[in-house]
Amino acid sequence: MTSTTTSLPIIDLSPFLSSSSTPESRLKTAKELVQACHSTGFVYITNYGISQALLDEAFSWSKKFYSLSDEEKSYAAHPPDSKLFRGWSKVGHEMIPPLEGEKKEGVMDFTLWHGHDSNAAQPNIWFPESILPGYRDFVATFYDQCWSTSVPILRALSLGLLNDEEYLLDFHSNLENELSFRHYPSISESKVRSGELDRLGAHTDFDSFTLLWQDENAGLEVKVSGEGWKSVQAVKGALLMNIGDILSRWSNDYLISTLHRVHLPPVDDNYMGDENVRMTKPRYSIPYFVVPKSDKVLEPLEGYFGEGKDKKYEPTTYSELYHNRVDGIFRQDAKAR
Ligand SMILES: O=C(O)CCC(=O)C(=O)O
Ligand SMILES: [Fe+2]
Repeated sequence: MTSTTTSLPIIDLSPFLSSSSTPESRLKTAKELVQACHSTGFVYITNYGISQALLDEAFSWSKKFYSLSDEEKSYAAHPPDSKLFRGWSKVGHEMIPPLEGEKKEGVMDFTLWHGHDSNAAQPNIWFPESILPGYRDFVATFYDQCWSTSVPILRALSLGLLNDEEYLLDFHSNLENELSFRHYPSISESKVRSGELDRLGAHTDFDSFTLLWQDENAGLEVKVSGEGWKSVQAVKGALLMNIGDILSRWSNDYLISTLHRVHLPPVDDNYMGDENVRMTKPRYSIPYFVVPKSDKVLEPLEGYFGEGKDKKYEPTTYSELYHNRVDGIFRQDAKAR
């Protein structure tokens, strides 16, 4: 059954980008953002400081990369024995570990991962400059821009949660976040409907929060409590932001890390081919995952436990949590479709 579309809260971030904003307007935005992250975990953000022209350029570089031959793309191939999110994963190389009740075989997903070039612990994998001159420079610029957008979001979350704009910011930096260019190739509608294949299996993100841009070929769905899977489409001028497991855990489950997947689009225009053998149109998306500094100790935030609320989680670090989580994502036995 095709899911219906859901409407998500829209937060105007401009008070956090303008130097002339008042403390009242910042607090109001911060409270609205935190409330949205508490109730739905997914929210649209407008006026966040990235131009449409830069986004168009990002999608255009992604399309240029995926138009290369497999041989050319392979220069940046994710090494089969690596657990780092770097390089290009061909179809079937990455799989979301099965979730109870949500398992789908044969997840289809092309991904190209990048981090910060100065992150020596997680080195980038670049193809030769001659293959796509200018690509590497663009990615560095765009990666920095994503961080520039994450800073006001961190400030807003921190102010809304703790009445302190700096607190969460101190736990994050530009060094360990991850940017990904994703390409979901055309796939048979009936095979997805029957459960034989899916595009990106149901999961929660494992970061503090994610920024996500998607093209017009819908497919993203979120699981809305009590309602089931609902489609979430791109809104021009807005980025989609969602809370990941880390901020959820950190806030003692006050903010929610919502289950989501990439499945079938609800819109006829997003398909091609004959009625009986309809195929989805190829889809592109760009997530940027904001993670805490790997060695900082994360303790449930003050005010979110006590007075009748249990402290549900022990102090830990992102690197400890991360190691358990990545097992099973990269497959050595990737099968082509
Ligand atoms: O491609 C999308 O729209 C969603 C991607 C996603 O959920 C992820 O990479 O974690
Ligand atoms: Fe995700």
